[in-house]
Amino acid sequence: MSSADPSDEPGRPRSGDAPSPGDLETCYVGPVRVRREQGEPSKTTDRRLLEWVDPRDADLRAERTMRDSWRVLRIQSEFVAGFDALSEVAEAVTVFGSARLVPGSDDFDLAVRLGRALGEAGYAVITGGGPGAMEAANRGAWDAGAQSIGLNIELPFEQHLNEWVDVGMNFRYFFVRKTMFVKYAQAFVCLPGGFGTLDELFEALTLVQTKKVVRFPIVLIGRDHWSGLVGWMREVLLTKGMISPDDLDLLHLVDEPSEAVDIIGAAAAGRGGR
Ligand SMILES: C/C(=C\CNc1ncnc2c1ncn2[C@@H]1O[C@H](COP(=O)(O)O)[C@@H](O)[C@H]1O)CO
Repeated sequence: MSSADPSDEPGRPRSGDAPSPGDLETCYVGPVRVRREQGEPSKTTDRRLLEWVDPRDADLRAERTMRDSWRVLRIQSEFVAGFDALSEVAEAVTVFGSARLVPGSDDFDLAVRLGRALGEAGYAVITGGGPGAMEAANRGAWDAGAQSIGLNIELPFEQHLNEWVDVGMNFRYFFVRKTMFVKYAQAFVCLPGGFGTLDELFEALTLVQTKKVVRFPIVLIGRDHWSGLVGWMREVLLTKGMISPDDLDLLHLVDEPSEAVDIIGAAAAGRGGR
């Protein structure tokens, strides 16, 4: 069999051996929906971009240069698609939180209530478009009749936009997606979450700390989850002089969705909005 034979590609169904649709997993390569066999290894676009190439190999270096030049066009087109899709969004709040929250849990319920409260206050809700807290917040926004936006990301395993999204996009590049989270929102609310949520929280914090975005409240909802981290910032980072006292004021710690809405409303009023 020659390597050009498409049946040589990993996981591709061979003739006479076609899997049923239910046996396949669904993922996205940017906007393209791909069905493939469960657990089939795949490389995301981000991984290809960041892949190490042995600098001692002149051929590999030359190939990388050529591919990276083309990549710039793909990155550009992703920005254009994102700007086009979101240009009509009015006032919006971006909500982050754990992809692993399960329906019926207290935190999932909190996320639904948050999405609903934001929606009822007139905000569109932007999430990562995935499961868990994202699905819950989108569902709350949907219930409130607000615009419910999901900005999904290509991952190496099965993922999909949750069913409560009415404007959705699938991004190839993390950094392009992150730009959209900030550019179209007036505030961030972080629900309980893990590494992904922390990454998004600290990205937002550094943007506000360095005044890349101004009057942009960052609300941490769920004192149980967040107070340990904020305490560590105060006791370690502040004590060592690695942050200033004002930096801690950038974070608002609350328990209830209504408190988050009040903080966001007050910041908008200070900006001259609402
Ligand atoms: C891990 C699982 C699904 C992954 N699917 C995701 N889809 C979209 N966005 C995601 C996904 N996972 C993480 N994110 C982003 O990070 C934040 C949550 O990360 P955490 O580590 O769970 O805290 C979230 O705000 C998204 O923007 C289900 O098994």
